[in-house]
Amino acid sequence: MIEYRNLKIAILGAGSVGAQVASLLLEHGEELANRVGAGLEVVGIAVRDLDAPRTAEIPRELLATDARSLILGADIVIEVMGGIEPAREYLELALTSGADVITANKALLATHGPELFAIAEQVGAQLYYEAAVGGAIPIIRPLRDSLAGDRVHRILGIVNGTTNYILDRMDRDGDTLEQALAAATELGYAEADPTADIDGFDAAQKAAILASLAFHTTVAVDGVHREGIRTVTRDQVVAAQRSGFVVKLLAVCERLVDPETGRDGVSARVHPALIPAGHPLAAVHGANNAVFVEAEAAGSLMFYGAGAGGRQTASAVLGDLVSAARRHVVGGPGVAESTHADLPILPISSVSTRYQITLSVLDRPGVLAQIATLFSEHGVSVEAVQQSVVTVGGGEDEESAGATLVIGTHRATEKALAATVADLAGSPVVARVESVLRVEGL
Ligand SMILES: NC(=O)C1=CN([C@@H]2O[C@H](COP(=O)(O)OP(=O)(O)OC[C@H]3O[C@@H](n4cnc5c(N)ncnc54)[C@H](OP(=O)(O)O)[C@@H]3O)[C@@H](O)[C@H]2O)C=CC1
Ligand SMILES: N[C@@H](CC=O)C(=O)O
Repeated sequence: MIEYRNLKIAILGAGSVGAQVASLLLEHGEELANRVGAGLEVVGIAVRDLDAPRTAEIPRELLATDARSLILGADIVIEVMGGIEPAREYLELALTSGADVITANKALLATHGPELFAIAEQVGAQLYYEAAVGGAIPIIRPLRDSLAGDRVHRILGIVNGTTNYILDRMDRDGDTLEQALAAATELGYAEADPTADIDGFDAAQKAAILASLAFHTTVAVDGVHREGIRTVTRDQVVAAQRSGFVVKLLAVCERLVDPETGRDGVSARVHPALIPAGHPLAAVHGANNAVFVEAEAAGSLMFYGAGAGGRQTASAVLGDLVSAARRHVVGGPGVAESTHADLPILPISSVSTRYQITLSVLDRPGVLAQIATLFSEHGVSVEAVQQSVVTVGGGEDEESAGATLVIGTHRATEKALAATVADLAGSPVVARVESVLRVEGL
């Protein structure tokens, strides 16, 4: 056996991810040491409760409650405890004490990323975060390194496993949102408080990280337009199927020209969207994630795999550990965040896309023409209309009560669409605007 010097590794957290990181590191220590050229010695694992149950066997003597002492004695700190504080404070302590840091904490990066990267740069330390987006999927390194010579135009991502699992159950098993959420919770995909998943907070944090990397700028989570899946109904999913679409919670990050100022900017948004059934993202089932990248020279690329799960996410954390440890052994420039483009974050009103609008209308002559006029008054071009007549009564007394219109538009701005929908809602021939969904991937 080759004798190496040891690098000291502190792990903060032994939950779903941390316990798997520790167990894989202890199990494969010798193999990883050979890959790195140094031993990887786990000096301790910080937890709150020494007696809490663990998902993997961890030697009891490695568990500790004094995170600060572990950090101060480490060459590399792995943060897998989650939350903002004290994780932020611990990472700052680790970086300023000269340790490299690996984190899976998208909530922390989406809110305090810029200040942590600035500290890392100041002290010459490294901050790695492959696990923060897409669990096991390699997406951070491809965006930061492999595509660094290209221009990314757009990213369409399914970046939340829980909501993808829920929408997939509604689509393929006929579940309601409530039934599918109960199943996701049972399987351990959803957070204890599923608001972060259902209302799109988790996906918005990931969108902020992806947009910052892809467009070499800083996108804070507050700059991401966010709508969750709480209002998606089984009826909408069935109607989408009939029109050849699937409903997905998408993170869309785009480089755009601001229609108001003519200047370049960036937009990041998270919302339910219709995807054509033949698009590669439509085939992402269960709790899987996928990130579809459109770049100028590379064309379209898709990164796909397990977006959550302790062991899967541990794979990405350990990949970062090997990179960080190699740099300790062989030196080198490390990685740097590039935010030179400094692009403005555009509001949702600047975005343009296609839409599908479902209306309940009165079944009267001339209704279609009145509605078409309303669209054209706002410069929104209608691509297709499907109509189904709803009747009441039966037999000879059967009378026509109304109709459902499903209207697909060509590309229009959010501003024009919002004005159209407001007028539709106030129109005497429209009984109700049933739903408005954006259509992506066409
Ligand atoms: N789970 C997943 O599939 C994925 C998770 N992530 C990210 O990874 C991180 C960890 O997630 P996960 O493993 O699911 O979280 P868990 O809630 O399962 O585990 C958190 C761990 O951190 C410990 N901890 C929390 N606060 C403190 C504290 N103040 N001091 C010391 N220890 C503390 C807990 O200790 P104790 O056990 O004693 O309570 C626990 O061991 C999060 O940032 C999450 O967003 C990223 C991708 C996927
Ligand atoms: N709750 C998250 C876990 C991983 O980030 C998800 O469902 O994707």
